[in-house]
Amino acid sequence: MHLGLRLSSKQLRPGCIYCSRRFNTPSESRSSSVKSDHRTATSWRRLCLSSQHIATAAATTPKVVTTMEEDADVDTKNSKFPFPQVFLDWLSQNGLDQAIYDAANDLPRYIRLKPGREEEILGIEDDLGAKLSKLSWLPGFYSLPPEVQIAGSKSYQEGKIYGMDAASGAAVAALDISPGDDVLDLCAAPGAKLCMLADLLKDSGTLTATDISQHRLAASRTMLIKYGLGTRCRLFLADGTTFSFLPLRHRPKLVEEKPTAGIVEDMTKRHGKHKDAVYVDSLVYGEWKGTKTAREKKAAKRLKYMEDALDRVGGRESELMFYGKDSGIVGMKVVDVFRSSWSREDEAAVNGYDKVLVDAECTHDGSIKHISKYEQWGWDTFERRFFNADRMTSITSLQLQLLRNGFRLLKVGGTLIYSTCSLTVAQNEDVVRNFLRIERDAELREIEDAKNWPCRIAYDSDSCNFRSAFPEKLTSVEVDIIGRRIRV
Ligand SMILES: C[S@@+](CC[C@H](N)C(=O)[O-])C[C@H]1O[C@@H](n2cnc3c(N)ncnc32)[C@H](O)[C@@H]1O
Repeated sequence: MHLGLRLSSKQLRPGCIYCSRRFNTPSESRSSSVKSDHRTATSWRRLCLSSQHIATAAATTPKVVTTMEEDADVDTKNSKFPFPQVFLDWLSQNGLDQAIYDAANDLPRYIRLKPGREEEILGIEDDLGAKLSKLSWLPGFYSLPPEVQIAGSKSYQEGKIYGMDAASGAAVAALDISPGDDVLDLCAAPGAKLCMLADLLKDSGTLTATDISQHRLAASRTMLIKYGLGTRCRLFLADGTTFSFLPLRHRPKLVEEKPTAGIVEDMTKRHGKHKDAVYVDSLVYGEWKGTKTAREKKAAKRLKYMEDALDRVGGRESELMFYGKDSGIVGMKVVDVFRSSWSREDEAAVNGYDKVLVDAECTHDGSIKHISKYEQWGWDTFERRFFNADRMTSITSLQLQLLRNGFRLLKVGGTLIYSTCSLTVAQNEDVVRNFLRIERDAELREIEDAKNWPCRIAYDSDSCNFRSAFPEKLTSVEVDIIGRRIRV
């Protein structure tokens, strides 16, 4: 049955996470009949949000317009995987069907072709031993049969293809990158989306990325180098909830060439007199080099000391792990680079990023193939990693903080996409709802490109979900939820 709905935001009641159905009471939303309706939804849901100044937000609050097919009831089935009970309980509490993971081995693989390699498709097919099927709705992406191994192939090793899921690609496509954009990727590692962003920007704009995990961010750096990207990129080992560096080219003009006595004094006061403190006003970034001579290592150590010290003065922990030759860093004094983080809050509205991607840390329950791999790695390991009690209790608040900080760094007129690879309402719709309640100048916006995506979309005033119409084609290693917001 097709369902056409048009609701104003005032009429909204809690809604089903998979379809446009609205519930009369919270208990109805938890009822087993509702859950079983959607048991096989290996779906892909995306949140779309945008922001506007509050004055225009009132006039443009989106109405719900959905056209959806209702799902047939599906019998409940146990998964073929011997999941830990704690995971089964958690799935059930979140209205998710354990059987969705059974499809893991049947799901297609996806690759993204390095732009400019289109002529080499036949050779790549030969190398992979499989035919590539072009995705009509996502430029540069191809699907492959599930059994094809990508990582060991020559095409992958030579940087002609990326192993990247279509859902991840859609999250980036939704950002609608334009040449010259200043882009921030707030949870960037290991860097699949980062590379796509760099490919889309080509030789224009700037790309800034952060992640809190050093080894994962190092993997992103390796990827950028492998694929010959990153000349305009800066990678910061940083906490995305507090990161505050604006794009470099919009850095406010420095009034002083040298650090103020106050900064040096503050450093020595906090960290004791350090023999390298004198370098604070003389250290300048040269070209970034992966390997260093002993002399360069010594200089790098001093540089690291300075960065740490300067950053602590600014009250934030972050480290510059990589910068490209056209990122604006080369030739800058350390102190000046780090001073750019001490801008006034309202500067971001004018000099912030055009596009922000918040691909937030999550429970990864939507990474169907990934979860199935614990069959080899061990379900004990899965339980330990997945159900770390601290992580489970703090994840949604971390997501909200990441989203809020991403928004803080977005300029007026910019766009933000929020995505996760979780299927739960708590980590997606609820995070966005909470965010919209706090950020009064934020508003959901439709993702134009998504009209052509093979999924069904429900927009309402405080969230939107995307559901794959063709799960067998789309169900993916990663299930993303996207938020877009625009300040105008
Ligand atoms: C879903 S993964 C990102 C995947 C990545 N966007 C890609 O396409 O390859 C989430 C990332 O968030 C990072 N993370 C977790 N907490 C963070 C924080 N407070 N600040 C920044 N990054 C964080 C994790 O280290 C992890 O790499």
